[in-house]
Amino acid sequence: MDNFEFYNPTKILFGKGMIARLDEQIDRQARVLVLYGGASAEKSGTLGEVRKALGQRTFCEFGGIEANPTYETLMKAVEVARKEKVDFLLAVGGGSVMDGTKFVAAAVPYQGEPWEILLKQGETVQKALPLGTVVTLPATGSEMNSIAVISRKETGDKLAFSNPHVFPVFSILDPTRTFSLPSRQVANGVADSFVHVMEAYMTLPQDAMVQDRYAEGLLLSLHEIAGRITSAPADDYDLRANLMWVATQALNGLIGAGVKQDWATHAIGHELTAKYGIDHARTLAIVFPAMLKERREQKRAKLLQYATRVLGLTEGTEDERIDAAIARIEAFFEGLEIPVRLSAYDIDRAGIDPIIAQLEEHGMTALGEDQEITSEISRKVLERSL
Ligand SMILES: NC(=O)c1ccc[n+]([C@@H]2O[C@H](COP(=O)([O-])OP(=O)(O)OC[C@H]3O[C@@H](n4cnc5c(N)ncnc54)[C@H](O)[C@@H]3O)[C@@H](O)[C@H]2O)c1
Repeated sequence: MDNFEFYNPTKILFGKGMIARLDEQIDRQARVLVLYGGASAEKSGTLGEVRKALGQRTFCEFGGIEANPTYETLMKAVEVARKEKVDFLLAVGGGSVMDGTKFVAAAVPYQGEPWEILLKQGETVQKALPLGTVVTLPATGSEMNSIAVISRKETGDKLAFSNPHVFPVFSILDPTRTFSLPSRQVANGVADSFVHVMEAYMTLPQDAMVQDRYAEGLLLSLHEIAGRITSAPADDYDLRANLMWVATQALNGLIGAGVKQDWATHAIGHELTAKYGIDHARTLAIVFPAMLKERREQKRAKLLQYATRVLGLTEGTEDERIDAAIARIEAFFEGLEIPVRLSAYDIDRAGIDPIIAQLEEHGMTALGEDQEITSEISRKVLERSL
């Protein structure tokens, strides 16, 4: 196991009715900016519940943060936060609103042009406004990590940054607030969480027993959830609660501590979203199985471990078990009605070139657990997913 430092200061308030506890989490004197996305937060009643819980506090609102939040929109929120002299940010939404809020938190006190935060991957952030979240979509784990992914319309970039100053102070996870999600977003959440676990796990054996068993527990849970969620009623509280808690644990830093990780699927997926507008989770379903096919020798031992411990595959030769494991992963996505091929989005071989060009422009040419995934290998991965 590698040396590691683990730090996660986010307090979690989990369960039905927990939004009412907002009042105790934010200083009574704080000037709060509530950030949200589209109409869903209003329609579902979540915003109303938040406003009520904020009580007599001074707060203002900024709505309209889009899916794949853009720098252009978020800079307007930065202006509002500066003008209103707010000292606390409250995100109400999914990963896009939470990520956007993290960017605003870092950008408000930033000396210089805030896009630099993304270009330097968060290294130049010295401070940030404190923030909390009320989660409406279980998927990204943004509620309990220090990562944000921001797009820029003008340039077609989609870049990530990370900095400990943007960990949420608290996150409220009320599974009933996910009942209004369209089934497509629920499926996306399952797929995104699955790949988050996989990118920490599906590398090479490192004798990290706790990380491996913990990841396998999350994967087993996700397989079970995926098998039930498409036919379950939207208000199946326990199922939604399980999904919500898995999604948070999938990317809160624990399973990735002390082990080599492989975020190549995310790096390529971000470029697919930036170029073709495909939902984040759906890009992962295209890239991840193809990545396993291309890197099966490097990932051989872990593929076999997953096949045995998670899927219970014990029959056949090693290669047959690996083939079966990859086929089961494709079936996992397809069972969620998420395609695993670029052709489902009418993207052919010619559509791969701009993705490779973007990866090169963003310096994403040494990806994977051993930094061996060059842009040539990324091209082969995408060709396998045609
Ligand atoms: N910070 C991280 O660690 C991290 C990890 C993975 C992905 N991301 C990023 O997060 C973004 C995706 O976030 P996401 O998958 O949570 O989706 P999202 O936040 O983009 O939301 C998707 C859609 O669902 C709607 N929605 C949200 N909650 C709803 C509800 N309860 N009822 C009805 N509609 C609702 C939103 O309005 C939006 O239209 C991408 O930009 C991705 O790159 C961040």
